[in-house]
Amino acid sequence: MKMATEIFVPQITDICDEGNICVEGLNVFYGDRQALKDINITLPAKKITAIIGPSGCGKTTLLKCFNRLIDSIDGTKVTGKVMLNGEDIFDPHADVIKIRKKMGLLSQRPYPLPMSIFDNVAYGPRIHGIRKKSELNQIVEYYLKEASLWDEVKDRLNTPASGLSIGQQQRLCLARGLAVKPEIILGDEPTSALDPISSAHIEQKFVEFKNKYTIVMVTHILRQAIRIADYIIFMYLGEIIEHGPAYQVLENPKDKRTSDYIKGIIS
Ligand SMILES: Nc1ncnc2c1ncn2[C@@H]1O[C@H](COP(=O)(O)OP(=O)(O)OP(=O)(O)O)[C@@H](O)[C@H]1O
Repeated sequence: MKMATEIFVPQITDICDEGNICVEGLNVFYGDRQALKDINITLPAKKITAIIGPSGCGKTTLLKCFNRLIDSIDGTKVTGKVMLNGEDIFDPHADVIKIRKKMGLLSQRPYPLPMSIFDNVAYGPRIHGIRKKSELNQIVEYYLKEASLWDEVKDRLNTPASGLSIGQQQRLCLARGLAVKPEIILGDEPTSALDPISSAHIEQKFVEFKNKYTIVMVTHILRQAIRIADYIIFMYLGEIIEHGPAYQVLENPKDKRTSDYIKGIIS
């Protein structure tokens, strides 16, 4: 189907020119407990960066800083900067809604909204003022196709999203996230609850998307990192121990803690 208006199709020019996420001296505390310690790193635009490391090392905390979901946890304190396109997203004057609009999030478990498949995808565009049914129809079709879900749901768009399988729900959440035209896709172990075929769908989508979006993904699945990541960050006890091109970190780690983790000694 040909799109009547180009505006809803993510064009390269829609996406930020620089797009790198630059983390400078970032510290996060949950109460007295420090979860991130002086994180300094640049995550490259339009690449897949995988964050790996043992349980509790701070991967999800780092991800939650990027969309400022960290703000919603009581008792947290954040110091340092996360720069995106010249703006510090932790600046007290930063527009949190605008920041979150730039970030699509895929969680471990899909959380479709309690509404129809159609309305899930139309939700964001409606909030941004799109009301015309014909326009919404095009948007919903476009993004369901982007998420490789259209063929499976086109005949039941008005049925509840809860009726989809978990793997389909995750792709629906992907379509919903894409429909607000993010610059960055954050994945917090986005395939951990999925069967192998559904996982492969998401991985394949991430690889296809990386020319359009900056993708940052927490994963415990080293094989997944090997398959799809361009860059890898290895964290341990709240610090970044090592980062770099995936092949370098995985095949030739410089730090013993990284190699022990890769060999399965630290888990
Ligand atoms: N809401 C919270 N309140 C207090 N401490 C927290 C909270 N969330 C996380 N932490 C602590 O912060 C540290 C980092 O947690 P985080 O969830 O970022 O680790 P992770 O590497 O993502 O772990 P996992 O791989 O198990 O998901 C851990 O010690 C954790 O117990």
